[in-house]
Amino acid sequence: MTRSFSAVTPRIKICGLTREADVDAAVAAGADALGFVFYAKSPRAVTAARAAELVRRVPPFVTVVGLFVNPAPDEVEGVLDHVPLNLLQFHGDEGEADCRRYRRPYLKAARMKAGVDLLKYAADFPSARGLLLDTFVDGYGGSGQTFDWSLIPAPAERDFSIVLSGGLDAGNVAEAIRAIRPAAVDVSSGVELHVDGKAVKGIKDPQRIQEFIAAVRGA
Ligand SMILES: O=C(O)c1ccccc1NCC(=O)[C@H](O)[C@H](O)COP(=O)(O)O
Repeated sequence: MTRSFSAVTPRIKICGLTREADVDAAVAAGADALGFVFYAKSPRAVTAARAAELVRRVPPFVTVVGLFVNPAPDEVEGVLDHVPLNLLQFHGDEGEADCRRYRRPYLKAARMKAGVDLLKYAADFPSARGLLLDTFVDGYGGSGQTFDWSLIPAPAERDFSIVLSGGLDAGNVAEAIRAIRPAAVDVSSGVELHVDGKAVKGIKDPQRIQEFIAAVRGA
């Protein structure tokens, strides 16, 4: 596990991209990482072929993250055959062996709710580049809901890097950064087009992306 790193200005991952315009908007706004969902039950899911088209627009030094939920090994291998992923993200019930078998850097998602022992969870994934802390929901993720940040150990108590996720947006991310001091933050719903107050999953809003990144940098 990567030693704990609490950034003054955390890195920024924009997740759930499905369109060229949104990839371009996230890159132009200064995102450090782009997430592509390879989980068929998600409205944000893309195929390997589609992801390969989108990833061709990503310049060097922007991390391309592939997200999986309890995948079969041939599913991940099939994506890796076509898409130049820099980092894998496992968001289901995978064990460490399931994650490290591809010999790629990976993040393990910890789905947060009362009673989750993060220090123990991190110890179960010593090969992970970090833990992505997300809200525990039935559909595994992408909920647009926050979780109780007090469940997260203080920086001095952590021996692992945190990507904070779950319901972040331009309105709460600065507070989250000050409270948690994560190495990175991750967002999907909070930078999507909203209609009648609800996120349109998979359709990003360039202005919300810019506002989110500005809020991170101003934290
Ligand atoms: O985004 C999804 O649709 C999704 C579906 C199933 C598992 C994980 C999923 N997303 C994982 C992510 O990394 C999201 O960015 C994260 O859950 C935060 O989403 P949000 O609360 O909408 O910002």
